[in-house]
Amino acid sequence: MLELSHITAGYTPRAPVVTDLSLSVADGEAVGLLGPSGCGKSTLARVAALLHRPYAGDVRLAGEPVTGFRFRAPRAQRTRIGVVFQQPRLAADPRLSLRDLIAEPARATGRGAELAGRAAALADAVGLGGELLGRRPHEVSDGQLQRACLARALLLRPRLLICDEMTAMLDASTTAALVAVVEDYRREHGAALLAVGHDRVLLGRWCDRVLDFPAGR
Ligand SMILES: Nc1ncnc2c1ncn2[C@@H]1O[C@H](COP(=O)(O)OP(=O)(O)OP(=O)(O)O)[C@@H](O)[C@H]1O
Repeated sequence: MLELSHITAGYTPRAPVVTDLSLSVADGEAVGLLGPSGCGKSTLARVAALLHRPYAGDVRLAGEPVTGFRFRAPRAQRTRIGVVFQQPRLAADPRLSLRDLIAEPARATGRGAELAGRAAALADAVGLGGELLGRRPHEVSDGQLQRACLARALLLRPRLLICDEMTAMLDASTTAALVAVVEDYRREHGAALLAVGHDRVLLGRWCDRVLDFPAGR
């Protein structure tokens, strides 16, 4: 589903934070990527999500080479990937209600009406309902906002879900609830998962295999 080959990436070409790293996730497989803070996990996750252009290396999705990143990423490839970040407040438009936030990818692709029922079902699946859905990000907790971000990531039924420290800011019960939603989604749709984090126990429970981010590479 995802093949990263010899990726070198970062924020200045003279000192990349990821060097010559290769990793693959098979269709339907769950892979954990473990490493200490600052080692480059998020940078690699952003490359895999087509949000950050690497300096070198190739990315393939379902066997197809990725030809562009960020706004140049082909829509057909971008919509195959759902992403949830560590900090929901940086990933959520503060002007949108949670209801509109969840439906955002559908409206962006002109499928708002068609997917309204699916958006409502996902809101329910992540435990959001009633009056909460009318609130905006600053009126809800981090956990409630992250629930909405997960529902949004699943709306277009991605074949690959990338969770970058999705539960790092959350308490144990919200963590368990969101992990269960991802597991149910994967069971139902056979989607692959790349989960980035620093909690070996959680990743071990969640993933088919866990890779240690190679130090210095
Ligand atoms: N936008 C940026 N501009 C410059 N440097 C950055 C930027 N984002 C991250 N970095 C640096 O790149 C390195 C890797 O950061 P990254 O966020 O990928 O690490 P991480 O392993 O995900 O860390 P954490 O677990 O703390 O989220 C760090 O040294 C960080 O300071």
